[in-house]
Order: sequence, then structure tokens, then C-alpha cells
Amino acid sequence: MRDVTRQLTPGHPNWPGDEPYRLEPRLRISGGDAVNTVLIATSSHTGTHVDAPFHYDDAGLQLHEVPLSVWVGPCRVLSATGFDVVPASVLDGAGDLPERVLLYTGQPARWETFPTTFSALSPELIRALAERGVKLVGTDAPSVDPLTSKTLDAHMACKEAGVFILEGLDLDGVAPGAYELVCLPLPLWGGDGAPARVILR
Ligand SMILES: N[C@@H](CC(=O)c1ccccc1NC=O)C(=O)O
Ligand SMILES: [Zn+2]
Ligand SMILES: [Zn+2]
Repeated sequence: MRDVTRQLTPGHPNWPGDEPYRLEPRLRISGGDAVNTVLIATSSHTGTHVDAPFHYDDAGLQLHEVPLSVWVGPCRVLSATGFDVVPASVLDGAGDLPERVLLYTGQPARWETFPTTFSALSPELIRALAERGVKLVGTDAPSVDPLTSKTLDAHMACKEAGVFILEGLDLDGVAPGAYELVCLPLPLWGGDGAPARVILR
């Protein structure tokens, strides 16, 4: 079993301008309360997280409308390092693919700062995955589109092809191959996405 989740730490690098993860103390035993509690604050797109289609499509499914079966089941890890934009040719010779494909683009296990230059996925790759029956694409990069994209071409290709998105994985040192993916997003009603705990086994 391998945990491929980025640990959320206070100040975890975030999409520029977005809300960082933090815990704001509410009740404190040290202050005379019976228990400790916190307010959990974070963007829905911090660290390892899923996108619900509503993130990039007003008419798309919100998180509670996406079946858990999307996120759990057979998957393949493919290596796709060294690209600005990952081309469809990374699937050459990959054979039959399961419904979930995770791409290692070379991101390190820990982000000290937000990686502003990362590998995006090409719309052609998204379409080629969908043609092979893939329903979920995952990446170790913070997004499937480049940081400065205004048109979100890969997200739009996912919308058109019905491919769900998992972002911000830690795939450093994971051997390419076949696994079972267990990705459990927080059950946030109405969410456009959510942090997820993700393991491979
Ligand atoms: N596409 C990125 C997030 C993203 O685009 C974003 C996240 C927070 C605030 C603004 C964002 N994009 C704005 O154009 C993602 O899915 O994680
Ligand atoms: Zn996201
Ligand atoms: Zn996204």
C-alpha cells in the first residue's frame, strides 16, 4: 500500500491567490473548554484533490452527485516526464488501459513552493484516454491545464469526454504499472472539488 496524498500542512503551497489550508482554533482545553476543536479552512483545490465537473462547468455535476465508484477501482500509473504539455503519444505501447490512469509528470514528493511551471495535459491526450475507455485521469501536477491558461483546454476536453480529474498527487518513486486506486474525497455537499486521501495498492 502506498499513500500518494500530499500531507496538508499549514501554509501548504496553494494556487496563487487561493485560500491556503489552515486550522483556526475554536474551543481550547487550555482556555477552559471541555475539548479542542478547530475551524477547517482551505480552498477546495489545495494539495491532493479531486475536481467535480462543476469546477469548470456551471452545468456540471457537483461533488455529491459524482458516484464514489469513479474514484475507486483498477488504475494504471504511467510515466510521462519531461513535457511542457503531455502528448497523446505517451499512450503508445501502453496496451489495454483500466478506467483510471494516473500520470507521473516528475513533480517532487513535497512542494516547498507552488510549482508554477508544471506539465499540463494536452486535450488530444484526454480524448485518446477517453477513446480507450478511461473515465478518470490523475496527475501529480497541481492542474491538468497550465497555470496561466484562461481557456482551460484540458479541463474542457475532460468535460466533453466525460473524464473526471484528480490533481496534486505525490507519485514520486511510484513504479509505473497496475494498481487499485482508492481515492476518497471529503464528502462536501455542493462541492466543486475536495481534498482527498488517495492510496494505491
Ligand atoms: N484548475 C485548477 C485551479 C484553478 O484554476 C484555480 C484555483 C483557485 C483559484 C483560481 C483558479 N483558476 C483561476 O483562473 C484546479 O483545478 O485545481
Ligand atoms: Zn482542482
Ligand atoms: Zn482542475
